[in-house]
Amino acid sequence: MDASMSSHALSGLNFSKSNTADFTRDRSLHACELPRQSSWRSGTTGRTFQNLKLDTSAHNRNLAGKTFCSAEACIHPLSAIESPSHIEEDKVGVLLLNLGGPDTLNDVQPFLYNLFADPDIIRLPRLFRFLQRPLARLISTLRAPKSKEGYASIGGGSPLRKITDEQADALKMALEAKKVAANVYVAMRYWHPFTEEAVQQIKRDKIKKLVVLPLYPQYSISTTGSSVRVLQDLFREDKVLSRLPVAIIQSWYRRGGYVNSMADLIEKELQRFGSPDEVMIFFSAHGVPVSYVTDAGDPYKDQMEDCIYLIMQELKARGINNDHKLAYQSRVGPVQWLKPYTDEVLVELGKNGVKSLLAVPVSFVSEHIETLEEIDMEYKELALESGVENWGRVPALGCTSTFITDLADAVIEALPSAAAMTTDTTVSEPSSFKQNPVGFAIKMLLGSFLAFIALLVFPAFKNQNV
Ligand SMILES: C=CC1=C(C)c2cc3[nH]c(cc4nc(cc5[nH]c(cc1n2)c(C)c5CCC(=O)O)C(CCC(=O)O)=C4C)c(C)c3C=C
Ligand SMILES: [Fe+2]
Repeated sequence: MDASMSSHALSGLNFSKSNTADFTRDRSLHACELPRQSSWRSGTTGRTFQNLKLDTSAHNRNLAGKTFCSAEACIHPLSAIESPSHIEEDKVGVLLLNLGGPDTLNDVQPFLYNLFADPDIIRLPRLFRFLQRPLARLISTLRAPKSKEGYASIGGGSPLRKITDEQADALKMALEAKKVAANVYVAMRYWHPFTEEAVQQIKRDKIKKLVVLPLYPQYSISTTGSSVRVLQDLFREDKVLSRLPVAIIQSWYRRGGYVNSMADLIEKELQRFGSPDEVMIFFSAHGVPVSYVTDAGDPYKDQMEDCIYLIMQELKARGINNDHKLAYQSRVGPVQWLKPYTDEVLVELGKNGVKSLLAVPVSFVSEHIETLEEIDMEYKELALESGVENWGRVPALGCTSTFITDLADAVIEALPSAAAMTTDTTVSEPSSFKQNPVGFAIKMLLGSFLAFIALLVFPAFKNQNV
């Protein structure tokens, strides 16, 4: 059993944190390998939602090895270890968070609009927030033709919804096999079924305990962070939901089930090469702008490096000692993204005489446009042009049974930390439009104009690949 999961409880105004694991790189320093004492279970800490960013930077410190995890943040999920067949009496819901993707080519522009309108994707200074939507409209319109080409080349839409639904069904069955009857819901951030739709269904189904499970192994402000922020807003505004006990699993890349499943896939794909030992294992992760890490404390980069370390350790334990490399793909816009960039590294490796390469997508657990188009088509072509002769790619985990079974364990382990709700209610902030419709219209007009100027200055949004 690997307790490699951190979960947060979401409750009305209070953000009670019960973090089941923070680790250093050295497995022997596993923070939760501690005496089996109930005192390790944290109580409600009374943190506010705004503290989410502080919580994630705590992850950072832990990964840097300076602290493991604070007593208030650690929970040792012994109850789950000692009673794996724990029977849940309450009506349980599991909410899978994912990005979402356009179902058809007509959906591409509105999908992109939703994505760029997210303040966790384009992070504007507070003073310029009024530009968010006009900018999103402009960037999505300029980007849509290129994006559509990409989606057209993979069959006319994103496979994400179908795969996520299949994962939801598989998870429900895996939970049933472990004697936990649960409804599993899907909440997409930028396309159907939207988070709002899933949350309404949870309410209609009168769910009594909810576990939120992002389908991102590593935490980023731009993925899990953004989805959780939307959830928090929806819960805060609703009397029933604000009382619902919720546990949020923040990241789970350290779980044995995930690490082993990834190692299994890599081991299998290596066997397809003529000389498996000579293959470079090339991890390609979706990038984020550097400022997310340096300014906003996004733990994504640290978690990604830690994740690769763990997978390589597992491979070494199996006698697989191939060289490996991590690079970041899919950058968008004029700012600096995490380096090294996948396209640049591929050219360099080819020039340096690497002949066999196995690409491993590592930031996502289903096939999507960036595996099917960017890696399988663009990067493969670039690598072959640069001198690589043998190319392979590890499939995304999808519904791999060891992986789904482990996710079911993660859910069961998180259940006891679902927090009791507070009875506090807040008056949600009225939107600018409701407050002052004339001022809002002027801002939108001015915003559109400034966004247009910005796009003239930063044409990179139009030209660069995602
Ligand atoms: C861990 C995964 C992801 C991170 C981190 C992430 C950050 C991020 N993404 C963009 C911009 C775009 N992403 C797009 C698609 C897309 N992104 C992810 C995952 C992460 N994004 C996935 C799985 C997908 C594919 C969805 C699908 O339909 O299959 C797109 C659209 C694609 C296009 O061709 O235009 C954009 C744009 C930013 C700016 C960002 C961090 C700030
Ligand atoms: Fe993305």
